[in-house]
Amino acid sequence: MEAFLSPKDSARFVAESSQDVLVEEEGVRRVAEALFDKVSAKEFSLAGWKSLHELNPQAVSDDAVNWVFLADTLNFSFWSEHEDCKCLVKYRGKMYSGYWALCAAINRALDDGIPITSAAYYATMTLEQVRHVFRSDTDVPMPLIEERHRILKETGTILLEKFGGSFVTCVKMSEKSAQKLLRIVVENFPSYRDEATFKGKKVSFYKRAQILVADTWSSLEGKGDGCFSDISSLTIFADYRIPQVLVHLGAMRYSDELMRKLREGVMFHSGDQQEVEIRGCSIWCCGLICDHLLELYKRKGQNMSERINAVLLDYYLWDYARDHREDMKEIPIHRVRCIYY
Ligand SMILES: Nc1nc2c(c(CN[C@H]3C=C[C@H](O)[C@@H]3O)cn2[C@@H]2O[C@H](COP(=O)(O)O)[C@@H](O)[C@H]2O)c(=O)[nH]1
Repeated sequence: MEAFLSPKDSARFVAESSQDVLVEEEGVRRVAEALFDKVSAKEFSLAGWKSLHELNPQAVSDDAVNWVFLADTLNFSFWSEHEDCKCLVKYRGKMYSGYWALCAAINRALDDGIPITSAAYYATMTLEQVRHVFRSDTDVPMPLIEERHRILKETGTILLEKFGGSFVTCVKMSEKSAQKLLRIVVENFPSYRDEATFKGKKVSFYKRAQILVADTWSSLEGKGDGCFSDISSLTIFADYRIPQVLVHLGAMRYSDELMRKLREGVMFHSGDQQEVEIRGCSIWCCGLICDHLLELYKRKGQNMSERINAVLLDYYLWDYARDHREDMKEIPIHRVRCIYY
């Protein structure tokens, strides 16, 4: 059977033949120049994963790795039809939305004594228990709750049967290779197979699998089993926020026809040509931004390959998108209901 192109090769192939999404070389250069002084900031650092995000586990531990595995197994489709009518989770006096609502619900459950990060528990949860753990504090539930229940059962059962119930086993099997861990995840956990066919070729983006490797790296602070020698081989994670911020910053552009559909709130399906173009061009665009950033430092005699990679660029841009919602409201996200991002 023909293998899937890697996310990087998929992105190159999509960007080369994309019709409705364009990577703007001049915009890429401008973004890289604008980020030049940000590289040394905590927002662009591995340490920022903990220091900037109170809901992320702060310890270096097996529990933290299994927390990451649960969070990234459910890390998809938080967008709501109406911005003012969405799932919110209140945790320790603060309201959280989107991805952070998921994390708040996980921590709320743990505080309530529910072992939600244990595969032995989530592999056998009833739908009602899943609804309770991930309940919203508004009357808008978290999207795709039935799918989340199915995926918890599937993923927990596999983790128990093949890996002793802990994602730490997978991390150790990867022998400090990000690509090997990515392969272990995609080969063993079906819900992570974020793949499509584009113009006759099998392409992959592996958004949740790649962010799982990245978050594991961050949670382990890039040390010990998490000292991935090839962490720079990962791409950014093609979700629905990164494309929005790239268009907002002028590094990427949509055709008039695509922009009209996005503004109308047209629902896309995972694997549609325009959806694949948005995701593939986002990955390719960010790869070019990384390359240009590295080049700018190289011209100053500095090798920044340890401080600049797609993971840290992604984290920076995603957090930037979260903090600049209002400025970006003219750029619609692309709407897909799926389990991949
Ligand atoms: N590319 C990229 N996509 C990311 C993340 C994260 C969370 N990662 C955090 C954890 C550690 C890091 O420090 C990050 O702060 C979630 N998502 C995706 O966004 C969407 C949710 O958006 P909203 O509805 O606004 O919450 C949804 O597709 C979700 O899968 C990321 O980092 N990069």
